[in-house]
Amino acid sequence: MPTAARDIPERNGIDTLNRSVSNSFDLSASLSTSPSATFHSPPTSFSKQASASAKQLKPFQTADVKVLLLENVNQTGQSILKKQGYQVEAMKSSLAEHELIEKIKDVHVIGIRSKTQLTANVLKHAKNLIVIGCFCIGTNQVDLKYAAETGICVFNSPFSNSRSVAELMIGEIIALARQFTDRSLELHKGVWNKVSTGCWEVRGKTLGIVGYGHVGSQLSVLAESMGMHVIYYDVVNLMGMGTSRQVASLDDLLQGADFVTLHVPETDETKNMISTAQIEKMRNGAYLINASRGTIVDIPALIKAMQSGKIAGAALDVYPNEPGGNGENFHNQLNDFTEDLRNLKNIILTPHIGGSTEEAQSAIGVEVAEALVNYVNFGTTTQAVNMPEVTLRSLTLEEPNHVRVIYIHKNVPGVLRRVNEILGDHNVDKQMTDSRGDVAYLMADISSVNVSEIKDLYQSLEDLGSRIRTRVLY
Ligand SMILES: NC(=O)C1=CN([C@@H]2O[C@H](COP(=O)(O)OP(=O)(O)OC[C@H]3O[C@@H](n4cnc5c(N)ncnc54)[C@H](O)[C@@H]3O)[C@@H](O)[C@H]2O)C=CC1
Ligand SMILES: O=C(O)CCC(=O)C(=O)O
Repeated sequence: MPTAARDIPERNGIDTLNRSVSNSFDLSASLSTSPSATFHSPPTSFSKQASASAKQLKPFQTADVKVLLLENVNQTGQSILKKQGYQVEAMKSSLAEHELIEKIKDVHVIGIRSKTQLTANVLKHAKNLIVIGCFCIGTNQVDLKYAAETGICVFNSPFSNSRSVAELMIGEIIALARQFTDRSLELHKGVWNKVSTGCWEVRGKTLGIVGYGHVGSQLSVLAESMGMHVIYYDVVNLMGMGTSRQVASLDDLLQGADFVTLHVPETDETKNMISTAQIEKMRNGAYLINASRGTIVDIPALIKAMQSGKIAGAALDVYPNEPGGNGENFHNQLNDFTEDLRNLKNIILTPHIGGSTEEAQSAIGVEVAEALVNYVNFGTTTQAVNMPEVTLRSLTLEEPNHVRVIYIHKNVPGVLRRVNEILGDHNVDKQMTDSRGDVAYLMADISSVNVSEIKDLYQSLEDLGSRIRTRVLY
C-alpha cells in the first residue's frame, strides 16, 4: 500500500499534533515521523474492511498501541496483533486484582479469557483502555455496562469453542454412565474391579439440555446420533435439532431426563439455578453435568445428593472460584467444599477445559484479534457485546483528506443535531449511528479536512456534555 496517504501531518508542517490512540490529544507530545509508523498493509483476513484500495486508518503510531494479553491467549491471536505493530505483552496466567490495576493503567487493549475479572473497580483505573477482547464465549467476567458507559468496547468469540464443549459433554455422559474414570483410577492404584452394577448404555436414555444455544444445540445433534432422546429447556422458544423437543419449564426437564447438562450464561437468574429443590425433582440415579459457570450449581447441595445416592454421577468443569493459572492448587481455600468433592465417587472434575482444544483456541485467537484490530484501526463495532454495531465501508486512497470521526455518547435527545453542527463545516460523506441502552455510537467519514482542523474538530466534540469518548481516525 502506498504511504502517501499517511504523510499528511508532515506535508502540512503540523508537528505538534500527537496522534494518540486514546481519547485525548496530548499536545505536549510530539508527532513521530517514524516511517514505519506511516502505514501497514492490512492482513488479507481484513478483506472486508480493507479492500485493495482501502486506506488503513490510523490516528496514532501502531507501535504506540499497548496490548496486554492474559491467560495464555493463543499464538494465532498474538501474531495478528503483533503484525499490526502493536506492543504486545502476553502472560500465561490471570492477575490478582491489585496487579491487574497496575498493569491496566497503561494499556489500550486487553485480552482475557474466563478468569480475569474486569470489574468497574479495575476498569476505572484503565484510563487509556479502548477495547477488551474476551478470547472465549462467556463475558460475565467483565462489567459490560460500566465498560459501555465509559466508552470501552467489548468483543468475544460467540461460538468458536461450542463444538469442543459439546464433544466433552458426550465423553462425560458415557464416562459417567460406565463409571470408567473410577475404574481407571482404581486400576492406576493396582485394583482390579470389574463391575456392571449401575453401569448403563446411553442409547435410549434421555438427555435434558438446559440452555439450547450454540453449545446446547451442538450437543443435541451429537446425543441423538448416539440414540439418546433429547429434551431441552430455554427461556427463548427455539426450534429443536432433529427430533429433540423443547419443554415448558425447568421442572419438566429435570423430571424427564436421565442426564442433565447445563449451558446457560451466568446471570442473576441462573445463579444457583440447580440447588436442593431442583435436585430433588431430578430422577433417582440421574446424572448432572455443568460446563457453563461455577455459580450455576449449588455445589454443596450436589455433594449431599451424591452422598445420598440421589445423583449417580456428576461432571464439573467450572467452579465459583478457580485458580489463576496452571500449577496452582485447587483446595478448600478457594472453595470450601473442595475436599468433599474430591472424595466423591463417579464425579469427573476438570479444570475449565470445555473450550480447550487446539481447534477452538486457534479459531478464537483469530476471531477476537481481528475484531480488536478492526476496532482499533477502523472503529468498527460489528459483533460487539456491549456497544451498538456500527460500521462504514473503508476510506480509500483516492480520498486523502478524509477523516473518520467516532463519537461515543450518552443516548440523549439532541446530540445528533449538535454533532452535525460541528461536522457541518465539512462534507459528511457517510455516517452511521446506533444506540444500545444508554450508549450511542456515531461514525462519520468527512472529507476536505485539513489536518490543522482535526484538533478543533476533536475538541468541539469533546466539549459536548453528551460525550463519552471521541476518536478521530485519519
Ligand atoms: N466450560 C467451558 O470451557 C465453556 C463454558 N461456556 C459457558 O457456556 C455458556 C453457554 O454457551 P453457549 O451455548 O455458547 O451460549 P449461548 O448464548 O449460545 O446459549 C445460551 C442459551 O441459554 C439460554 N438461557 C439464558 N438464560 C437462561 C435461563 N435462565 N434459563 C434457560 N435458558 C437460558 C439462552 O436463551 C441461550 O439459548 C456460556 O455462557 C459460557 O458461560 C462456553 C464455552 C466454553
Ligand atoms: O477457555 C477459556 O478460558 C474459557 C472458556 C469459557 O468458559 C468460555 O468460552 O466462556
